[in-house]
Amino acid sequence: MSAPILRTDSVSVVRSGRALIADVSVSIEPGQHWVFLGPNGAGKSTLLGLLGAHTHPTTGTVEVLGHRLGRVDMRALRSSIGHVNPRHPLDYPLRVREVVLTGQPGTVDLPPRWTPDPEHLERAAALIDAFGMTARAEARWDTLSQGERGRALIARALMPEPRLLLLDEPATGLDLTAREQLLIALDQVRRDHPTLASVLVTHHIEEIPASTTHAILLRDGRVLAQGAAESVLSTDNVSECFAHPIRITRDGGRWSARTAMPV
Ligand SMILES: Nc1ncnc2c1ncn2[C@@H]1O[C@H](COP(=O)(O)OP(=O)(O)OP(=O)(O)O)[C@@H](O)[C@H]1O
Repeated sequence: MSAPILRTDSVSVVRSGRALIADVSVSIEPGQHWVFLGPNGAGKSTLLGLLGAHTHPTTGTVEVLGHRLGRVDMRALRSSIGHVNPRHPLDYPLRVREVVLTGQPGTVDLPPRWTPDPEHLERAAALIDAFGMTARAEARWDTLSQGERGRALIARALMPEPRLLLLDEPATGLDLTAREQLLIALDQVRRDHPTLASVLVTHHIEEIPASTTHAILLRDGRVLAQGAAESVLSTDNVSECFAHPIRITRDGGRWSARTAMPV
């Protein structure tokens, strides 16, 4: 079996005397696509912050791409991870092509003395095309719709050919069409990069891509269930996780949730 892309062992993050996540152990292999699902405040973003080498655990160990956090330059490690943050903090209006190119140096703006190689330009153009953005490649960031931004940010994250892609609520604020286009694009990325591993955080079951292989349900910082998505995302587990009677159905690979009405 190949080495895991990510591994946590009994990891906890404590802030102001409170455990934001407690005793989380997970191992993520190449080709696996995980969803972290749970209600507001469950600890999903805190866990993603550890996996993205943004924070250190209070107790337990985290290994990202074979490196133990605490023994490695976190900045260097972060440059090998594709991180999609829908609240991308872009200060001035770069064009789509430029935003995608910033994925190579891993910066928000284009670095002053950085010139992309021809292969970077070619790769950016191919990714822009793969996400259906060629007609908008020269459009300024502030003129893009939320959906266009979402797709451009995934293209940006894929620029350095990462082995790991982290997506923090990528469908937030998208209308139905934009959400569906984003999920289809994600399924395609996963097909095109069979050894890529990914983690997507959401609190909406309808935002889970069909290509998801594994799931963790989090509540109050603890793992309620983890493993193959098919069995973890069950009516009983999700109802317990959200403390509400929910019926889960799966159709065409996608999941949906509605309140379970008493019969
Ligand atoms: N630095 C901090 N100090 C204290 N509490 C914090 C800190 N950061 C986050 N929290 C709290 O930790 C809990 C978990 O937060 P986290 O953002 O990980 O949850 P989440 O599952 O991603 O929630 P959401 O779905 O609302 O984004 C929340 O109650 C949050 O208020």
